[in-house]
Amino acid sequence: MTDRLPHEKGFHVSWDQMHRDSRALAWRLDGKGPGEGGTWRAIVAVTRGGMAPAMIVARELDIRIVDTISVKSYNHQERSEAVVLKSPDRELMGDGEGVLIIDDLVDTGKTLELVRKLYPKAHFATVYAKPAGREQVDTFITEVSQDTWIFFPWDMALQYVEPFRGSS
Ligand SMILES: O=P(O)(O)OC[C@H]1O[C@H](OP(=O)(O)OP(=O)(O)O)[C@H](O)[C@@H]1O
Ligand SMILES: Nc1nc2[nH]cnc2c(=O)[nH]1
Ligand SMILES: [Mg+2]
Repeated sequence: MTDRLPHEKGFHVSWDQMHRDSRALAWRLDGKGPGEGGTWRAIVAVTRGGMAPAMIVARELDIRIVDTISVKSYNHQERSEAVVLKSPDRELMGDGEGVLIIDDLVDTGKTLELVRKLYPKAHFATVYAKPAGREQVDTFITEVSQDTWIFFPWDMALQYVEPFRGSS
């Protein structure tokens, strides 16, 4: 099944903003894990978009064990059924207790819904969240409206724009 999504607005995130928001996410998660002193056992990044914030959170919280889960659900702005292409280490994961699962954003929530079924005790965190997926995420930083498409720095490039008043 493939839906066409109406995105009226664009929310453009720079590398600097991504870094700041990912750090804010790390600080919010600090001390909230089930381990001694509120620590987390490991981080799992939802590839590919979750890898950048996961790296920043791992650095801030001094977490050295980082794995990935690959879930494919979009081709550009068109959504299709979510499928797991690669799973994290089975022994590491268990039911997910003490593991932070990090993604760049939650939109419809379908990606995290699938991951949550696999690891029900994990803690789910994203940098950005849209209302339809908010219930799937335990911790996030910034909410944007459902009709907004978030553009990440790795999807963009600096380019020339014409001056507002063209030269005569
Ligand atoms: O809440 P949902 O509606 O499921 O959408 C959110 C997911 O969509 C994007 O990933 P995408 O599948 O485009 O892959 P990518 O991370 O490799 O770009 C984004 O990085 C989230 O993982
Ligand atoms: N880059 C990007 N990927 C998405 N996947 C689902 N929603 C979005 C979005 O708003 N931006
Ligand atoms: Mg993704």
